[in-house]
Amino acid sequence: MRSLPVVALGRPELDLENRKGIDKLIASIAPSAIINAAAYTAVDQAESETAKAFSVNRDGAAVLADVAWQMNIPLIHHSTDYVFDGSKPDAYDESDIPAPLNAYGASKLAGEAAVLAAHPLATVIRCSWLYSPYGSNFVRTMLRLCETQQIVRVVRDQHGNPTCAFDLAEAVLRIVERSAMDDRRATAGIFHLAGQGETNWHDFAQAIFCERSRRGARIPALEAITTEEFPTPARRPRNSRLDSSKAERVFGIRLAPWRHALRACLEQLGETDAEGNCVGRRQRNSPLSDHARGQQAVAPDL
Ligand SMILES: NC(=O)C1=CN([C@@H]2O[C@H](COP(=O)(O)OP(=O)(O)OC[C@H]3O[C@@H](n4cnc5c(N)ncnc54)[C@H](OP(=O)(O)O)[C@@H]3O)[C@@H](O)[C@H]2O)C=CC1
Ligand SMILES: Cc1cn([C@H]2C[C@H](O)[C@@H](COP(=O)(O)OP(=O)(O)O[C@H]3O[C@@H](C)C(=O)[C@@H](O)[C@H]3O)O2)c(=O)[nH]c1=O
Repeated sequence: MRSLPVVALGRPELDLENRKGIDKLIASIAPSAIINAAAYTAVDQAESETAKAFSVNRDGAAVLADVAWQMNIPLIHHSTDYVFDGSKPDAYDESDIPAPLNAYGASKLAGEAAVLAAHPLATVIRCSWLYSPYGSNFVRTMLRLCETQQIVRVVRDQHGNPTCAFDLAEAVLRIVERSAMDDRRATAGIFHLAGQGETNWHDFAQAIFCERSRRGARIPALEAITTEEFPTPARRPRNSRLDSSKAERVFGIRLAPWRHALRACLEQLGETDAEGNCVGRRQRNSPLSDHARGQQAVAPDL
């Protein structure tokens, strides 16, 4: 893939809750495409900060979509597997009816609708169980618990597809290229895109621990528990597996099997400093450095 110049915007210069001036900021950059990876993602906290979750995930996303539409800029918007209630026995495809169990999922679902209403040619990517060497995510939580706990208890009755943020970022840049070249109606709408293969949170934790132990580091005991044994403010779907075959059909994109991606991520993590800043080779050469930090990335020159 060729390298794309990326402008990463985030707070305070672009605040999805302080929406005045977003149009001028985007106009000053004049990007060829906008990727909105900004969101309120604190799943449990969203139960008590629901208005804020909707303000960022629905209203802020809609304003960005409106600006992009007014300026005729392709938009890739990120959404989540948590729009589903988990009652389907199989993987969810794009024709399945969402029914979120929690406020975060509801705010993201409302965001999808608001984005597509404001920008009918937007591409909405529903992903799941994202992790990377950065920020707050399940992989980093498990590695932190390895340092401090003798025993870690993790739910085994919630199923999904772990997705490495690097893989997703590369796929999104391919989609950006396609939406700049193709009939944009073909790339508009909702697409599921997640790591290949399925697991549950317990087995995901086990795989993380195995990778750590392979490197000779200490690991705690791991206990499988039920959702009821790990009460949280937000309900989570028992099944949020995503069927990514539409993205494969339309874009020719298939993400790596989740175990392979996890190993690559943990190798990368070994190359980060104490603050989680990446000093590894892949990151230094990557065109995705700012995007991978989870901010809105704007690619000005396709
Ligand atoms: N994490 C996951 O497992 C999954 C995430 N997704 C979706 O993928 C996208 C990226 O998620 P992820 O990288 O995990 O999220 P993070 O929470 O790691 O990052 C979200 C980013 O959004 C920024 N942000 C939050 N509020 C605002 C605001 N008001 N204005 C501007 N920027 C803001 C944050 O900025 P700051 O650093 O200033 O707080 C942060 O940089 C989101 O749309 C999320 O819903 C989908 C499926 C799974
Ligand atoms: C830390 C921990 C979590 N769990 C459970 C709680 C929960 O059911 C599951 C995952 O916990 P987390 O809070 O890390 O993950 P969670 O915030 O639910 O992750 C979600 O984030 C949002 C943004 C998404 O869009 C989703 O795709 C999904 O990745 O693991 C344990 O059983 N034991 C533990 O020690």
